[in-house]
Amino acid sequence: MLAVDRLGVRAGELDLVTEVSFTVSAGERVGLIGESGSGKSLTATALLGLLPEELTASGSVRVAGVEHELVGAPERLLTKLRGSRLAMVFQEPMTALNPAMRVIDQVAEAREVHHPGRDRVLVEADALRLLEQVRLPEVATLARAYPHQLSGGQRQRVLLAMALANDPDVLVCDEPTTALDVTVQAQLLELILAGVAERGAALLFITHDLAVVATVCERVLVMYGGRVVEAGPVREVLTEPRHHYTRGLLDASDLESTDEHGRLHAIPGTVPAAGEFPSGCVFRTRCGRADEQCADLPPWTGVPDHGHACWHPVGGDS
Ligand SMILES: Nc1ncnc2c1ncn2[C@@H]1O[C@H](COP(=O)(O)OP(=O)(O)OP(=O)(O)O)[C@@H](O)[C@H]1O
Repeated sequence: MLAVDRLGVRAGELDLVTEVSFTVSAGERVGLIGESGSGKSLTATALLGLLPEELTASGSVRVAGVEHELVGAPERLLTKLRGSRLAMVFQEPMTALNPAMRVIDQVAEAREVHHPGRDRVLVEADALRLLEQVRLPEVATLARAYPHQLSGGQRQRVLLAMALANDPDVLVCDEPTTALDVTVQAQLLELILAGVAERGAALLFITHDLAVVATVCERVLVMYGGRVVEAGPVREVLTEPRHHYTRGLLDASDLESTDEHGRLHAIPGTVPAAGEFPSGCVFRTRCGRADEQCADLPPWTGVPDHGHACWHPVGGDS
């Protein structure tokens, strides 16, 4: 679905991203991790042709079904593909949303750009349906609100609705949950997973949070100094890291930790193999829910000994 080959980003003579190559198939979820400044965001923005003017991209970015090479493509073509074939959710929704426009109008506009001539009443109905899909609470009221009247998590739901408005083939998320608290973060991750699963879209998920990667992704790429230094299935990379930088990332992470109830969550090596997952569930590395809330959850099969809070349903049929 997405094929990136020897992607480079330069500022004059300075290489910021060097020879980054990877593919993401339809329906696949790939994580991109690395320390601050390692080149994750530049890689993402280069994919969508959104680099600032002073930077230049080289190499190749192809999307299945699109005849043209995206690196160096004319802005006219990129504008057509952005939103329809490739879409992005950014970390800071306030900079991505228009503060002076009602939420529903922004979602409607995202839809209308790729459906010119569609009746405005239908476009608004589409926008409302999309906001319902991302479970914006009190949707009839909040759809008519301005971004500043929404919470951070609600704004991210709106951005997700806009990104999914035209059923993109590739969704790129750049730290979409970093600014959110753990419970809100978990809800948004579930919505992102459901959104890409319904559309069979490829997901590239950028984060510095290994727990999020373990929750969301099947494969992971590790960036360091503008290069991909390690890549492989999440289970393999998080349990048997080969690169010293990845080992350092793991040591510095909270993957081996106890939660506020003293229960052990998320020990690398105890992540079950794909076939051992309860149907419709993914491995949650941090629970973030209080005991009482966990007690309300159905008793999932495969619950580990130390508690029932490690398994939570994400989409699926559980
Ligand atoms: N417009 C620019 N001109 C020059 N250098 C830049 C520009 N934009 C980014 N850089 C540099 O490129 C490197 C990679 O930046 P990038 O934003 O991709 O990192 P990142 O891995 O996404 O970091 P973070 O996790 O903090 O967002 C950094 O050293 C950054 O300072």
